[in-house]
Formats: sequence, C-alpha cells, structure tokens
Amino acid sequence: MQALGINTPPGSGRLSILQRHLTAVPVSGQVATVSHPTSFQYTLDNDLLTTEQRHFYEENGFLVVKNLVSDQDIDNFRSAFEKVCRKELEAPGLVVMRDVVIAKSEFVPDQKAITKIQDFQELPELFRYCSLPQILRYVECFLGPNIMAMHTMLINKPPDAGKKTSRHPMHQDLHYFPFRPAERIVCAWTAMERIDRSNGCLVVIPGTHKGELKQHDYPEWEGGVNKMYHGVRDFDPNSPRVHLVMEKGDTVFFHPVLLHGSGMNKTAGFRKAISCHYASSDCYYIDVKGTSQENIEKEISELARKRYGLEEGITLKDAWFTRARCVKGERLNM
Ligand SMILES: CC(C)CC(=O)SCCNC(=O)CCNC(=O)[C@H](O)C(C)(C)COP(=O)(O)OP(=O)(O)OC[C@H]1O[C@@H](n2cnc3c(N)ncnc32)[C@H](O)[C@@H]1OP(=O)(O)O
Ligand SMILES: Nc1ncnc2c1ncn2[C@@H]1O[C@H](COP(=O)(O)OP(=O)(O)OP(=O)(O)O)[C@@H](O)[C@H]1O
Ligand SMILES: O=C(O)CCC(=O)C(=O)O
Ligand SMILES: [Fe+2]
Ligand SMILES: [Mg+2]
Repeated sequence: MQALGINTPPGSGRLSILQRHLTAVPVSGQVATVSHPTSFQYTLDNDLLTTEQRHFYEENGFLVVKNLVSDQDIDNFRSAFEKVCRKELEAPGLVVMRDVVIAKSEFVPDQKAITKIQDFQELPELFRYCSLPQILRYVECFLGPNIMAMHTMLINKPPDAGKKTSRHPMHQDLHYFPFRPAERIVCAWTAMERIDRSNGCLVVIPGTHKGELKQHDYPEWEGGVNKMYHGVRDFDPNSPRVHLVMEKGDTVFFHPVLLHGSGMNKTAGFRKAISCHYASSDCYYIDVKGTSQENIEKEISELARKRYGLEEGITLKDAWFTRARCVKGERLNM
C-alpha cells in the first residue's frame, strides 16, 4: 500500500475494499482512491461499474479492465494488421505511418517497420474492435447510449532505433479534437500482448483530467520526433507518473484531458496496441481558431492539402466529421 501512495489510517475498515480494488488495477505509482466525490462528473449512472471503479475514474481519469478482449479477437486483429503491412488489405482513408528515423533514412533497414496505422473505419477486420459489445458496455458508462467511433489506431511501437523516437511525448488527446464536452469523450486502448516498461507501456499522470487543455508543441528532442507527436509544453519530468503494465486483452479507458504518453521500446519486438476514441453523438464541434489547438489544425490542413492536392486546406472539424462512424444508438451532431 505504501508504494501506491495511499494514506489509509491504521485499522481503517476501508483497507480491505481498497486492497481488493487495487489488485484489479495493475498500476504502480501514485493513484488517488480515497476521496469520494458526492456527485459524479466523468461517469454516468450505470449498472456495470462498481462504486470503486466509478470513483477511481472520477479521481484518476482512467480505468483498467483486465482481460476484456479475447485472445482470438486479438489474434485476428494482429493478422489483419500484418495483411495491411503486406498490402494484402487496403481501405479508403487508411493512414500507414513509419517511424521518423526510418522515414528519413536513406538506408531503410526494414520496409515493414510501421509505427502505426490510423483511420481503419473502412476496414471491417479491424473496425470490429470498435464495435465489440463488451467495450461498448463500458464506453456507455462514460458517454451514454449514442456512441460515435471518432478515431481508430493500431500502434506498432517499433524497437527503438537508438534515438528514442519510439517514445510518445506526454500529451492530452483533446489537443487533436475539435469537439466537446471533454467528459463525453473516452479512449479505449487494448494491449495486444504484455506491455510493460521494457517495450514502452502507457504512462499516465493520474488526476490531470481535472485540469485544463494545455498548449502543445513538438518537444525539443535531439533524436527527432514523429510527425504530429506534439507534447505538452514545459512538461515537468518530476510529475508523479504511473506506468500501466497490461497483459494481452487488458483494456484501459481514459479521459481525453488525462496527461499520458509512452516510453521507449527497448526490446526487439514490435509492441502492439489497438485503440478507439469514442465521443457521444450529443457532442458538438467547436472552431479552434484563436485557441491552443490552432497549430494542430494548421498541420492537418496542410497535410490534407498536399495529400489530396486541395487548393485550400480543411478545418479540423472537416477532418474529423468524415472519419466518424456511429457504433451504437443514433448519429446526432457528430
Ligand atoms: C489522439 C490521437 C489523434 C493522437 C495521435 O494520433 S498523435 C499523432 C497523430 N499523428 C498523425 O496523425 C500522423 C499521421 N501520419 C501521417 O499522416 C503520415 O504517416 C505522414 C507523416 C504524412 C507520412 O505519410 P506519407 O506521406 O505516406 O509518407 P512519406 O514516406 O511519403 O513521407 C512524406 C514526408 O513525411 C515525412 N515523414 C514520414 N513519416 C514521418 C514521421 N513519422 N515523422 C516525421 N516525418 C515523417 C517524410 O520524410 C517525408 O518528408 P519530405 O521528404 O516531404 O520532407
Ligand atoms: N521532455 C519530455 N516532454 C514530454 N514527454 C516526455 C519528456 N520526457 C519524457 N517524456 C515522456 O514521459 C513518459 C515517461 O517516460 P519514462 O522514461 O518514464 O518511460 P519509460 O521510458 O517507459 O520508462 P523507463 O524510465 O523505465 O525507461 C514517456 O511517455 C516519454 O515519452
Ligand atoms: O503509445 C501508445 O500506444 C499511445 C499513443 C497515444 O497516446 C496516442 O496516439 O494518442
Ligand atoms: Fe494519446
Ligand atoms: Mg525512460
């Protein structure tokens, strides 16, 4: 209990509840579990989350559910991903990204060294992840019954090429999203194999979901940074990080303002995770002009201009509206 930074008075009757709860949440570091808010802001009334789980998400901004996706499903996603790499599967809108070191190198060591694929909403073999009923049951606890899949990713963190470019800087996902409110957005992220500090697990700063969306820029990293991997400006490396060690099939749900990133992959394997960002279809789009999100809008707009030969760029809203898909209930504003 000491290691988890929990101050429970000796002899407290709550200790056993906390212990039971904490064994279900494989994290190390500082997590808050003791202050119980009287009203809920980040979760909705539901009959799935235990009281402890609900309080945990309210206080910390994330919740790990063990063994939520079956090995069989994950093996199928892995096989679909491998087919995408071999160009045996394709889909409109699919983005395939290589690590910056490999993309910028004249000596391409491995053509298959793909960092991630994004926007697989038109690829049924992978998009099935976003409609898994056991995931949507949890998503509904945060968003309500009308659910849009906004962003899809399969991250294949490569063995670090020696420049630490396999890291993902600390950031808040809301930086990329021109829709609100933040509490009706959630990410589901499933480990496709055991993920720990050796292959670059997710790192979170519990409780930061209660703060503001911060200014993001490219971190000044010597070895380079992947395109659009913005990090929160002036990140304090002494912040109380929690490393999420997860087994194959474990799934973390997290709030889009939660500060998180991932470490370097020091192993020889490609570390795989699949994720989807969901938003309630009651959310609404905002104009990010004049806000801290203007820089990412500009970058995405410029990319779309180049890629699709457009004369003018696109707005962040256009970029998101076209990939959004309704996975449960009704499509309303999104
Ligand atoms: C919540 C969620 C949204 C959070 C996030 O997802 S954060 C990260 C968001 N990132 C993205 O959306 C990145 C999306 N990636 C892409 O669009 C693509 O992979 C691209 C970076 C544009 C590259 O694709 P593509 O154009 O097919 O590749 P090319 O090999 O033709 O390269 C074109 C120019 O881009 C460069 N490039 C490619 N990969 C990277 C990289 N990883 N990092 C930095 N620069 C890169 C490449 O060197 C080339 O540059 P030039 O020769 O034009 O100068
Ligand atoms: N200056 C920085 N700005 C933004 N993010 C950073 C910065 N330095 C490190 N990070 C990020 O902080 C997170 C935690 O880094 P940390 O080094 O603890 O992870 P790790 O490499 O997995 O662990 P280990 O220390 O065991 O190697 C990672 O997401 C990393 O990308
Ligand atoms: O490294 C990972 O899998 C997490 C990446 C991430 O946080 C993101 O793409 O927004
Ligand atoms: Fe993220
Ligand atoms: Mg480190």
